[in-house]
Amino acid sequence: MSALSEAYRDHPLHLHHIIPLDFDSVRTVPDSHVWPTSHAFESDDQLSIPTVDLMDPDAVKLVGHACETWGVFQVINHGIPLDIIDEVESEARRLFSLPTGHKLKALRSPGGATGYGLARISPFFSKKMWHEGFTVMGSPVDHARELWPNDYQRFCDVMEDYQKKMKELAITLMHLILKSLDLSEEEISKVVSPGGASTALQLNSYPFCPDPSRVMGLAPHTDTSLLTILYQSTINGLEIFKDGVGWVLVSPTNGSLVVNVGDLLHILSNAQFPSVLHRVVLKEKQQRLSLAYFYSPPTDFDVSPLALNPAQIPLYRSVSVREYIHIKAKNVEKALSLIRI
Ligand SMILES: C=C1C[C@]23C[C@H]1CC[C@H]2[C@@]12CCC[C@@](C)(C(=O)O1)[C@H]2[C@@H]3C(=O)O
Ligand SMILES: O=C(O)CCC(=O)C(=O)O
Ligand SMILES: [Fe+2]
Repeated sequence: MSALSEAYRDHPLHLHHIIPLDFDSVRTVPDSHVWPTSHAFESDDQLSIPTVDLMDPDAVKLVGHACETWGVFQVINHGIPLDIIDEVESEARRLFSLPTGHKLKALRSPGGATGYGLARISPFFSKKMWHEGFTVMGSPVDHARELWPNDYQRFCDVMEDYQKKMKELAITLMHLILKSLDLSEEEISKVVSPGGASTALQLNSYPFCPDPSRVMGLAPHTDTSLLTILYQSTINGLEIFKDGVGWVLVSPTNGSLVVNVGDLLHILSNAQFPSVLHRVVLKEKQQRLSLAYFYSPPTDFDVSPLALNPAQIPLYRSVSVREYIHIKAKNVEKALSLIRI
């Protein structure tokens, strides 16, 4: 078991917060899944988040500016081969197309962090989300065997290869981001060391929905990570919240990846790079898929504001990754304010 799954084990979820609806059999949206605030599901579809070309000689500046002003940007020329992304997507599709009863064989256990189930934030909302997920930390072999006893190797190879590639990209991005904060190579290497990181891959499915405007795909949240690298296939749905503007749609563009600032980078940058609030709404009846890769320091790493000049005061106390996960497991919305000095 990875150290990250252990950190989540101390906060078991109840079964009804793990088991998704039997989406195959629903013809109408049950009351448990109707969100009352559908009038608020409006978004600005004209504005767009910045795009950063990783080959641009000015990438450090561009990435820093995007983190500061938006907390989220798209990357192009990221070096991840598109056929690998396609393979992961197709394996994710193979998994989510299994009948519900079959997917439940790989159900996340109440104290577990990996496998099939609802999003971890589910218990914090009175309505259920129109979502099913599959969480991978390292090798998915145990759950893959439960799903396909004689045919699990391909799934495992594809997921492990993708995580390896995502880790390299996450490290590259972290170097650019921390350089933009004027941290020295020595300081950067303490936060980003190739040997030590906590990572997770989340396959998300927003199944076919007979009445998309009344449901919520993924409720508003910030990610716990330093940064998250997201691939959204071809269907709209991801929205980010921008102060002074409101919800802004992030349309998928061919081959690009979405990078967003998580809470741990918010702390490390002393709120110079705020973690971005985001949600998924269903814009179409059709099933939507996404792949989210979360990158964080090792669970025993102490995160505290870095790169402060003498005039700045730290806004957050030092907190280990493990402790922050525990704080967030109890207070999903207030976690950052609870560690504010
Ligand atoms: C490494 C992570 C990051 C997790 C928990 C764990 C595995 C699954 C991730 C998500 C994925 C869906 C949104 C979120 C909010 C959730 O409910 O589960 C994420 C959460 C976090 O960023 O806190
Ligand atoms: O499906 C998406 O576009 C976003 C998923 C997400 O926010 C997450 O997995 O944390
Ligand atoms: Fe997220």
